[in-house]
Amino acid sequence: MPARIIDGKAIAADIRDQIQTAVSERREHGQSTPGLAVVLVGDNAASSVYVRMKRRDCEQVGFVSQDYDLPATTTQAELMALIDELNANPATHGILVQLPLPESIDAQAVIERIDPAKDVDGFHPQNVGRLVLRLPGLRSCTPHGVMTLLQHTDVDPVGAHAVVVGQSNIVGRPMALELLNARCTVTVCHSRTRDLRDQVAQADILVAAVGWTGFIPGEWIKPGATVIDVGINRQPDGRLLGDVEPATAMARAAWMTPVPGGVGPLTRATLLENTLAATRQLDG
Ligand SMILES: Nc1nc(=O)c2c([nH]1)NC[C@@H]1CN(c3ccc(C(=O)N[C@@H](CCC(=O)O)C(=O)O)cc3)C=[N+]21
Ligand SMILES: [Mg+2]
Repeated sequence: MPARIIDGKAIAADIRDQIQTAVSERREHGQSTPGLAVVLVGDNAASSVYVRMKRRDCEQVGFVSQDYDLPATTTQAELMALIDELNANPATHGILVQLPLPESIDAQAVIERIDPAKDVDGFHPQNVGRLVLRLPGLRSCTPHGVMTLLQHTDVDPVGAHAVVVGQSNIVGRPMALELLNARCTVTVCHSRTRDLRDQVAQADILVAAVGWTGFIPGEWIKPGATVIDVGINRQPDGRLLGDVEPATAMARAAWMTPVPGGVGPLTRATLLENTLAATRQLDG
């Protein structure tokens, strides 16, 4: 039997419906409308597409989308000044600075300038530290969204062997912590891992976040595993492919996310959840 598809698109649509309802209820009760500032610097083509999708998501659920499109020549000081202004603006509940930033800008300094209470990406060291310590805080959207996807399967994470391939600050590291917090036994693999195949073969839950088309052959996957493919690799012909070879993996896995339509839609839906949560923390 081929794997059951974890339908990220449908799950994300349900989340947006729930958020839309919560926003209308806030309005009926005279409470504030969530405001998300989406800051784009420069003209990276992929970034423009993603930012447009995020702004459309905001409008759909009734958030105020505060759009900042800055030229590639924006200085560090100018961007820092904008962050200060957004930190101080009571109508702004979430701040997202789209990455990557131009080379001339110190992205880490920008991330650390954002008020952790408005850091809906969950990238600020304070929020990452809170995740490490299992304290409530804003949790990075892609790993948090993956945990939501797992909740839509019949897989019990407790005691399961989870293998994360990739160790980035944005996905691999927080993903490993999310899985640990859910009481998985976690292995993190990366480009220097020896015998990657043997590690992957141990995975009850495999999360692939390498950014390399078809990096993980389907034959490596343990029969009955849950496969979460975070890869979104744009092909020259415009198609999107994941980090896992889909056809062979589908034949072995019990559950699998498609690309597109798996993790990506949850990343965006979780951004909306985080913005609503930030609004409640800030305004009640
Ligand atoms: N500060 C910051 N926060 C981010 O969360 C962030 C970022 N910068 N920079 C870029 C990456 C990438 N990212 C995606 C989100 C949704 C989809 C998504 O919705 N993908 C759809 C397909 C979209 C398409 O067709 O291109 C899917 O997988 O089905 C993809 C990628 C967020 N990122
Ligand atoms: Mg995806």
